[in-house]
Amino acid sequence: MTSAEATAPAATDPGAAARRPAGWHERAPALLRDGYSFVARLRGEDQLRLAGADGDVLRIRLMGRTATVIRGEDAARFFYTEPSLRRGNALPELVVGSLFGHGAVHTLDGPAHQHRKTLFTTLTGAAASGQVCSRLARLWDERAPRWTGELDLFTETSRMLTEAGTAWLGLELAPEQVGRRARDLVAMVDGFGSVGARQLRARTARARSHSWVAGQLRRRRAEGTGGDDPLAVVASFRDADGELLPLRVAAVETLNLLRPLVAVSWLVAMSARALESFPAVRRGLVAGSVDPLGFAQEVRRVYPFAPLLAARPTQDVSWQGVLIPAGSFVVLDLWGTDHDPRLWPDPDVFDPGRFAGRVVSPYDLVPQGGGSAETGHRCPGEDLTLAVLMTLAPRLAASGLQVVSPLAVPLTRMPPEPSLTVRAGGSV
Ligand code: HEM
Repeated sequence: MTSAEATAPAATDPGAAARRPAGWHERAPALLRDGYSFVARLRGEDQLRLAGADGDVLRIRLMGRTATVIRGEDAARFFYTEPSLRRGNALPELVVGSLFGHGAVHTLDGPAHQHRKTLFTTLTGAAASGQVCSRLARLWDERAPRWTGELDLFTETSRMLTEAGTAWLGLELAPEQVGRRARDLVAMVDGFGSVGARQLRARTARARSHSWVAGQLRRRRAEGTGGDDPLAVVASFRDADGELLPLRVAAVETLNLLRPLVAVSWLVAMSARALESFPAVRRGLVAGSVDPLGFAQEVRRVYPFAPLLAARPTQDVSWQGVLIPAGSFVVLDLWGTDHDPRLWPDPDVFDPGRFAGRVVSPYDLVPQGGGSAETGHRCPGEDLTLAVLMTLAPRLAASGLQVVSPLAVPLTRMPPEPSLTVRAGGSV
C-alpha cells in the first residue's frame, strides 16, 4: 500500500465500510452537484476538519484518492511554492478534454512548463491588452448605442471578444462566422463542471474549433510562418526539446489564448449584475469616483468562476502539521480564499473601495491562480482580463442597460449560467 492510500480502506476488505472514518466516501458527485458551495458544505462536516479553527484543512476522498482541501493566503503560498507538487497528473479528464486540450501548458511541469509558458507571457503583455481593448472599445461604441429592447449581453460581448481576439491573434474569421465561433468558444468553457450534455457540447465545440485553428496554423507553416502576429509566433514556437510544437498542440495553445479571452464575457455579465445591484457604484463609475481597477478586482473576487485547483505531491509533504501523502491530491480552494473573511472582511459585500490603497499579494486574491505567472502556473491573462473589464465597466455603467435576468448567481452551477438578458434604452 502506498502512503497515498494509507488512510483509505482496502476495497476488497468486507469489514472496511464499517471502519471507514465518518464522511469517507467519494465526493466528486457532490462537487459537480454543489459547485462553488462544495467546500463550504464540507466545512460543515466536523469530522473532515484536520486543522485550522475555520476548517482550513479538510480531508476527503476525491476521484478515488485522498484529497486535502486547503484555503487561505498561506495555503495558496504552500500550493505555489512547495516544490514537490505536480499538475500533470492532477487534472481531471473532464477539464482537460473540454477546457484546456490535451498537451496544454496547464498539464506540464518543470522545465517543459517553464519553457512553454514563455509563449504565453510574451504574447499577453501590454501590447496585447492595448490591441484587444482598442478594438473592443470601437466595437462597443459602434454597437451598444444601436441596441433596442431586450438582448443577451453575454452573447453580444462574447461576439465582440471573439472579433477582437481573432484580430489580435491573426486568425482569419469571416463576419458571418463570428456567431458560431463565439458559441463554440463559450461552449468549451461552459462544459467544464458537467458530466452531461454540457460536457458533450464542449467536446464537440472543441473538435470544431480545433480544426478551424489547426487549418490556419498549417497554412502559416506551409507559407513559411511569415509575420509577427501571435499566430505566427505559435506556428513557429519550438518546445524545450527544440522541436516545433506538433500541429495538434499548437492548435490547443492557440485556443488557450482565444478561449479564455472570450470567457471574460462571464465577468462582463457579472459586472452588469454588480452595476444593477449597486446603483451607487454605477453612479461612481460614471462620475469617476469609483476606480475601474477596484471595480474589476472586486468583480473577479466576488463572483464565481474558477472554483478549485489541484496538484499532487511526488513525496509525502506536510501542511499545518497535517501529513499529505505522496500521490494524493492537494486542492486549493480559490473561491474560499477569495471569500476568506480574514483576508476580505465582509467577504460577500461588493465593495470596490476595499482595493483603494491595498497592495494585492501574490497569494490573497486568486481568482486566476496565485504566485508568479512567469515561473509558475498563475494565469498569464490577468492583465488582459483586467484591461477588458476596465474598458467595458465605465461603458456599461454609462449605457443605461438594465438587467432583466435574476441578479443572484446560483452557486451550484459551475460555471455560472452564461446568458444575461438586459433591456436597452434606460437612463443612468
Ligand atoms: C475570465 C478570465 C480568466 C479566468 C477566471 C482565468 C483563470 C485561470 C486560472 C484559475 C488558471 C489556473 C492557474 C493555475 O493553474 O495555477 C489559469 C491559467 C491559465 N490562463 Fe487564465 N483565466 C482567465 C483569462 C485568461 C486569459 C485572457 C488568458 C489568455 C489570453 C488566459 C490564459 C491562461 C493560460 C494559458 C493558463 C495556463 C497557465 C499555466 O498553466 O502555466 N486566461 N487561468
